[in-house]
Amino acid sequence: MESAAPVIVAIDGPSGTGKSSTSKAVAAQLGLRYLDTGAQYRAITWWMVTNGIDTDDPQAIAAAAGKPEIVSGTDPADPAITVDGVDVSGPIRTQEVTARVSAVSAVPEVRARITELQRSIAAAAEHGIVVEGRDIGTTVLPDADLKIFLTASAEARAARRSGELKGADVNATREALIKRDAADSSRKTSPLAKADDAVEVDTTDLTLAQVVECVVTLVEEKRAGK
Ligand SMILES: Nc1ncnc2c1ncn2[C@@H]1O[C@H](COP(=O)(O)OP(=O)(O)O)[C@@H](O)[C@H]1O
Ligand SMILES: Nc1ccn([C@@H]2O[C@H](COP(=O)(O)OP(=O)(O)O)[C@@H](O)[C@H]2O)c(=O)n1
Repeated sequence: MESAAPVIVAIDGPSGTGKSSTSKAVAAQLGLRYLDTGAQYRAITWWMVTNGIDTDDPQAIAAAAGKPEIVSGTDPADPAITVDGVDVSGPIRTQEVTARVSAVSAVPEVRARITELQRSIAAAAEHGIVVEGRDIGTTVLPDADLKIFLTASAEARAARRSGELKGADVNATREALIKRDAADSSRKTSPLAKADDAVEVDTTDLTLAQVVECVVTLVEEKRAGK
């Protein structure tokens, strides 16, 4: 018999390892909600840039961290995100936001605010949720039922990302990814890290369908109490 208990799945890893695509597909297949926490950090960064806050000044970022109202949709088929009621799903993906997001997300006041938001969204998911990010298994939801840590070679990740950004140079994309990973992994507050009890999946030589199948199987095993 299928269990009705909500299931919480944490999927972490560096950029381009397949977190968003895997999480959305797993959530859709299993009837769970979905939360893209990177989009929330991008949204607060977009607000800082738009409002003229110096993103190289942690004190200025900390002072403004409570101002924007960020609302995340949790439908895996339509993961909306708004800031003060404005749909920012497009603007949060610009190169400018991507280049500044690590500095903004390293500020403890920003992390405290966004982490609280993430926990309340996860707690409200009746049937469960797939939450993807950098510190979900370690900090945000340390009691998650299943923790996955996705990895892939820098070459594979850069090829995937530059495939998305039309005309982007693979080498420049690779360097930018490596720089962002280093910043995210070395910050003091809640860095990008694999939780001790996370299952590591190297996606370099796997198709997206294979990764999804692997994670769905792991969730089903958890639900069956194995
Ligand atoms: N296993 C895979 N093999 C090939 N391409 C993949 C795989 N997983 C994801 N992708 C593609 O790589 C790109 C980045 O994936 P995404 O899910 O956004 O990664 P992340 O959320 O970790 O940054 C997307 O275009 C996606 O379709
Ligand atoms: N849980 C999270 C998720 C993202 N982030 C930050 O947000 C940035 C953007 O995350 P993302 O998931 O949108 O990045 P991509 O994988 O799409 O490149 C990361 O580089 C981190 O700086 C974080 O600090 N903690």
